[in-house]
Amino acid sequence: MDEPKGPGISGYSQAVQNASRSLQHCLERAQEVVPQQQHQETPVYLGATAGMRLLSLDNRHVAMEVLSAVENKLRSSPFNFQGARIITGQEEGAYGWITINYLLGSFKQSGWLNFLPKLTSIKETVGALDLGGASTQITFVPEQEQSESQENSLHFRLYGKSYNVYTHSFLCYGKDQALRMKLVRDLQNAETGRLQDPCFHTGYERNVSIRDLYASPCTANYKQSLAFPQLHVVGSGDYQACQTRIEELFNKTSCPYSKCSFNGIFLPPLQGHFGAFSAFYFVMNFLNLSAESSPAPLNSAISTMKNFCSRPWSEVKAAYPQVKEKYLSEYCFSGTYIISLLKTGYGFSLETWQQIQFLGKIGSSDAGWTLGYMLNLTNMIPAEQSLMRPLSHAGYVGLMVLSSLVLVGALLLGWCIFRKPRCLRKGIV
Ligand SMILES: Nc1ncnc2c1ncn2[C@@H]1O[C@H](COP(=O)(O)OP(=O)(O)OP(=O)(O)O)[C@@H](O)[C@H]1O
Repeated sequence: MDEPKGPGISGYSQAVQNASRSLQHCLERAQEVVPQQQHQETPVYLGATAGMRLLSLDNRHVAMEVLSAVENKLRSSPFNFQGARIITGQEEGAYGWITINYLLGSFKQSGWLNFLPKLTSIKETVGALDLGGASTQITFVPEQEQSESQENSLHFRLYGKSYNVYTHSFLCYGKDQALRMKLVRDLQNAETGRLQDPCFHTGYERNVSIRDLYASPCTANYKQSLAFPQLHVVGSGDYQACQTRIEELFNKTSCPYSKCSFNGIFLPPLQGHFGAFSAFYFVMNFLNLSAESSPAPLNSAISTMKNFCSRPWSEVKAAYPQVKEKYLSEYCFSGTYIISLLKTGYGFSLETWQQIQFLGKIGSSDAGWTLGYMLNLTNMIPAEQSLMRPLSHAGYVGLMVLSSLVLVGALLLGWCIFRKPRCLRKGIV
């Protein structure tokens, strides 16, 4: 883990250097994958998400510095750089929804079925659940077309069909920021710098800098002066207790709409199937709860978590020597957080949980917002469905046979008229 740097500009120079280094790595990889003669014509777009939205809230100047460092790097690459920007939470939700529905073929099929209204098996779009480190998004087409909250409502016209989409991005509810928020809440009642934490395995210990903990807009409001500079976290591995602490992050006390998720945010009744990706998938896949053919029911997901959280750290570490320690030590927290967010936060029930599919890839493409962003910027999804669809093989053969028959008929007719006037007299026509 990087040492905390605080919000000072000099403190962020390390972050700029790190961003620059990972970008260099990405560019080198892209140059290997894209054939050299296509480098110049290959457009490159950069979209930054919630981590940068938070940095921008904390220190806009530094966020702009990071973006411009990234821009300079991309401009000097052999690719056709088109610009870098921080995308909004709403865009992140929308592009994730576009990506998975594009890859699943939901848009084209429903557009095509517009011309065949008698077919009843119209494939609906799939909702998108995205969990990042700093934010989480929920996006789907609700049953009710009219939305109670305009700021959560988007309208798309894709392949000739209109979609009224609900979306919300919860800043600070990505898994890394959620863990920070939980720790600062736990700290409020702490008298010493030692914190017993049920979301970590027994035998696990971690030191967290108090300064680092508060150096985020997600936790800044809870800032208090403490006598100790470090928090010493000691795991106690208890799913139930961990869940109780996590659920305090979801404020369900007031709702100005007919229905809310949490923190007074409108949420229409959940509708249809959902694809859950990014950290939803990374975590559930590690826990063997993401099987694509039959995702584990909510009750078995809870028992898996109870069992996993109660395992001593030494045993977990020995069982998964290949997994990064940062991820491994946090799977108990992350899995419990995912169940709480979906169940308590969004209101998935035992039944609707079964409608969630945890997705890493669809075909060979990553499920995530990036493909949707690129499809949008390159205008690759038309608003209108082309009325002339390419013919299927059977249609093509049928059309050829029909035109041959018409041609033969016309020749016969011509032959009758010009060469055999008796045909006409006998009424062959
Ligand atoms: N194998 C893994 N196991 C557990 N966590 C992982 C794994 N790989 C990545 N992560 C974490 O999952 C989270 C999601 O990563 P992702 O890159 O999708 O989102 P992000 O860029 O942090 O999103 P945002 O900025 O919108 O919150 C990050 O916290 C990342 O560290």
